[in-house]
Amino acid sequence: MIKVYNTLTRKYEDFQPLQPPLVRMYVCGPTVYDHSHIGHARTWVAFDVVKRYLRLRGYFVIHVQNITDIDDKIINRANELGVSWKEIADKYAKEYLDLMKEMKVFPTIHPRVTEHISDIIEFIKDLIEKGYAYVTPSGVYFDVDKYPYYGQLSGVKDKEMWSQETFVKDKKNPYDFALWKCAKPNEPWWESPWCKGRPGWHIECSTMSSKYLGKQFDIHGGARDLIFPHHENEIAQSEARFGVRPWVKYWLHSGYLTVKGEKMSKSLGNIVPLVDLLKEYPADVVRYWLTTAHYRSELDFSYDRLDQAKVALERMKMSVDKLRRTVEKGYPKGSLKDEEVKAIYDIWKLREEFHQAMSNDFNTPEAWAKVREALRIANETDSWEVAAITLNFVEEADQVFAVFEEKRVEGVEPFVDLLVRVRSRLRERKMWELSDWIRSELDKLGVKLLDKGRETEWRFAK
Ligand SMILES: Nc1ncnc2c1ncn2[C@@H]1O[C@H](COP(=O)(O)OP(=O)(O)OP(=O)(O)O)[C@@H](O)[C@H]1O
Ligand SMILES: [Zn+2]
Repeated sequence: MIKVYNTLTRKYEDFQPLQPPLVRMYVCGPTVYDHSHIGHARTWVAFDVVKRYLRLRGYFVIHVQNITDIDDKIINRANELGVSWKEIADKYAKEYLDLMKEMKVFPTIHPRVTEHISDIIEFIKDLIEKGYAYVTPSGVYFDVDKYPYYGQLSGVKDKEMWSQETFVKDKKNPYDFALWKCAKPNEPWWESPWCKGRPGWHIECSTMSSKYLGKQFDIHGGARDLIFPHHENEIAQSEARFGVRPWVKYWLHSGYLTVKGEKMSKSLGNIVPLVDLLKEYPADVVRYWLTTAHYRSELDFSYDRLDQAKVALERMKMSVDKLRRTVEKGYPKGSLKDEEVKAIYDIWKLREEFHQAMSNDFNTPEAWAKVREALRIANETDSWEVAAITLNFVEEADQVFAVFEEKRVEGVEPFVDLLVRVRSRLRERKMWELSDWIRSELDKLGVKLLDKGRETEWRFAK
């Protein structure tokens, strides 16, 4: 049984989707007014791992991740730069979509707010009809006092603490929030029954999630900065409109990616744009590094840590490629030595433990430890059977981690092998200059070498 930590109940719970084998998951995507940063990537990869693991366990996951392409932040940025809001939104939405592909994160659908304005208007109309929202000259607001369960997700029960959007003057209470904002001069607008304007931030997620996932669904994700007020407001609107409770069964929140202990965030000016980082580190190194921490814990960014991750992943890749070659070139022997039987049993146990770790609220650091240990065991023997079984396990784990994709250049391998053996002979004769030259020339061609004593392992890295 998979257990997940549910922010709503503050407990670990058995994961039982509403309509197995379907799992419906919504993740809050970016507001596209600036570069996506490594903090965003942390949250996307966290929920990608959740999806991939559920899929490995036989579920079919519908994953919706929105793009907020109209918002005050986008309008402000456009005004600062003297360009249209749409230019800004399109530019960063495209960047985000390209980066998601590079990071191997593939939501089922990426709905954009500006393509759902009429659905949002319907949602707000319904809330007004049901008495949960009121119209003012500056826009439409949600009447928090009408909804009895406000504060259930964040655990904040004190009304004093609910204040939000306090710059708005014509709200009934400081904790009411905007569903529809009337446009000020020079602001973008859409027609609505109330005024020419645009949607508030929270209503878009309630609208797009219910449109694609129904009135109730299984998982809602995002980083924990969104618990209050964004997710609290999403719950209030959706439970008010649909009359269901709980609207979402499991609320999962990822921890922050931090810089010197502070959340990486555009507003704090400490971001590392993902587009820049990926020029220096391949996406699989970034994925690996992000998954070496549990998704709910904080993870502090540093180039040193990424460098260490790069070295560690490179070593694992070497081992995996070696296993692939052993399996491909060799064959089963029909009988096993005692130590092989033991190694196979140990690896089978590690696979079990990998699943236990992943089933325990997606404990990726623990799961990685099992993979590394299996590779260590396999490295100590030339046994075909041990290699085959380890490879089986690693490839299963990689359905979650997605970092060990095999890269091959057909027909070239025997020649690379020959060059590597020539280099080994040069090293035996202590002809270091020439052997180093072969290494660096091969490196330029995308072949990475790893010397282990007298042996040299190699793999295609690009
Ligand atoms: N430092 C971070 N660590 C982990 N997740 C983050 C971080 N910053 C943002 N996220 C998550 O990324 C997703 C997209 O966020 P969004 O574009 O709303 O970010 P933002 O809060 O506007 O960014 P910023 O904080 O940089 O201004 C959300 O699910 C958000 O919770
Ligand atoms: Zn959202």
